[in-house]
Amino acid sequence: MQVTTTRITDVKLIHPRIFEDSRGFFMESWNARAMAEAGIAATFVQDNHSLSIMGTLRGLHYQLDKPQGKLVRCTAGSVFDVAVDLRPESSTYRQWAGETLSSDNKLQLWIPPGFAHGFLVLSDEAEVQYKCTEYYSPTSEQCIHWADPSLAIDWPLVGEPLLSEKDAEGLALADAPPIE
Ligand SMILES: Cc1cn([C@H]2C[C@H](O)[C@@H](COP(=O)(O)OP(=O)(O)O[C@H]3O[C@H](C)C(=O)[C@H](O)[C@H]3O)O2)c(=O)[nH]c1=O
Repeated sequence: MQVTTTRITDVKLIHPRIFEDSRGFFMESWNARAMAEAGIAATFVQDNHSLSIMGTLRGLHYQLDKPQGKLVRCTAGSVFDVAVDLRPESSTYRQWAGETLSSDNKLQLWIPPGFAHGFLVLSDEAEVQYKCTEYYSPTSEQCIHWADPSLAIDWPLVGEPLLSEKDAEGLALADAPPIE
């Protein structure tokens, strides 16, 4: 397993070791010891799994009172996965990092607590599975608008995305409470 940084130092791209043979492939999708050795010490309490059709954009979501760290991977299709730094002390506060995750590249994105998260589906369908360090806390959930001009995320988007009602009414970045 190799770990590289993204444009935001604490957001890591994980390159798992893939064992391919005539049957197909095998990979360890989570190994606490290997990740700790790579500097990612996380305890997960919840696994999430969503399926979305092409053009769906989920996000940019975060939880205020129980900030979640997330280990994200795409197990079918491909997505452009984005993390937004909401830690006021960070040198990359209110900046974003994005990576393409797919069932082909098998890359994983480690997004520590303190970030908003979202993704855009690039394939006909995409399944995204991610481990979370905190439980779902709907009462403290926040949503930042995906097209906020001060964020200016470079979504590889053609036309308009498919959004939930909640996501269509996301906050301006300037109004989004930071994660202290
Ligand atoms: C997130 C979540 C949702 N739900 C229920 C609540 C709703 O009835 C239904 C759909 O929820 P929502 O529309 O918020 O799902 P997403 O738009 O995929 O939200 C996620 O999108 C971005 C990408 C994230 O990183 C977050 O994990 C999460 O906010 O699942 C639960 O029961 N548990 C949960 O942890």
